[in-house]
Amino acid sequence: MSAPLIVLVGPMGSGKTTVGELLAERLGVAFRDTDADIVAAEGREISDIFVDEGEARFRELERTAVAAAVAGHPGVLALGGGAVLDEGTRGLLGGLPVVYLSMEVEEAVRRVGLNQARPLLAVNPRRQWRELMDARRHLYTEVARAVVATDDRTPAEVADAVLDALELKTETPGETTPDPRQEKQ
Ligand SMILES: Nc1ncnc2c1ncn2[C@@H]1O[C@H](COP(=O)(O)OP(=O)(O)O)[C@@H](O)[C@H]1O
Ligand SMILES: O=C(O)C1=C[C@@H](OP(=O)(O)O)[C@@H](O)[C@H](O)C1
Ligand SMILES: [Mg+2]
Repeated sequence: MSAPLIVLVGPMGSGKTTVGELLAERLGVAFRDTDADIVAAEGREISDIFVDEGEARFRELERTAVAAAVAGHPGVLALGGGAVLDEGTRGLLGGLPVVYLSMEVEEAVRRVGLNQARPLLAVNPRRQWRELMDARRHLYTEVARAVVATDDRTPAEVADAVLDALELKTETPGETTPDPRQEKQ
């Protein structure tokens, strides 16, 4: 099995899931999200896993999910925002086309502030988000081949920027790639 074509990392709300789905559609490949894989495997919501067994156990489940996906998913893969915290998970990302979707705090609070489905932002989203980014920013940068800013961009615009950053092309049906010899004439 081949490795993913694109792996998206970045903080909660940066659009990994939304943009990942769009990218998969554009490229005509499958989409996979490790959060969804964990929920399916455990039969429980992420917030319940955090409450029942704690964040450390969630990171173990996440490492297992990332290992399975990088080994057997030749499509677009979105990780959870905290996946990069785990050294073993970071090790699984070496050599892959990883893109860091970045954004500023005000945009993050607008998108996912006080969201109960994301237990790490449930109380004071602005302060918690800043603390998370202080601990994680360098890890996103470390694993990523490219950084794409998402502020003031629609998900479709972010998807375009990801394809540009990785120099991946999509073919619109009916559209043909111009012959470079003709362009020169
Ligand atoms: N570029 C964007 N502009 C505006 N809203 C966005 C953008 N990307 C994602 N969103 C919204 O932000 C929320 C979180 O998006 P999601 O894809 O779940 O992020 P992540 O998977 O990175 O946590 C969703 O409500 C989604 O519709
Ligand atoms: O940043 C984090 O630690 C988390 C991000 C979430 O995924 P998204 O980034 O897709 O929201 C999810 O994995 C869990 O709530 C923990
Ligand atoms: Mg997500």
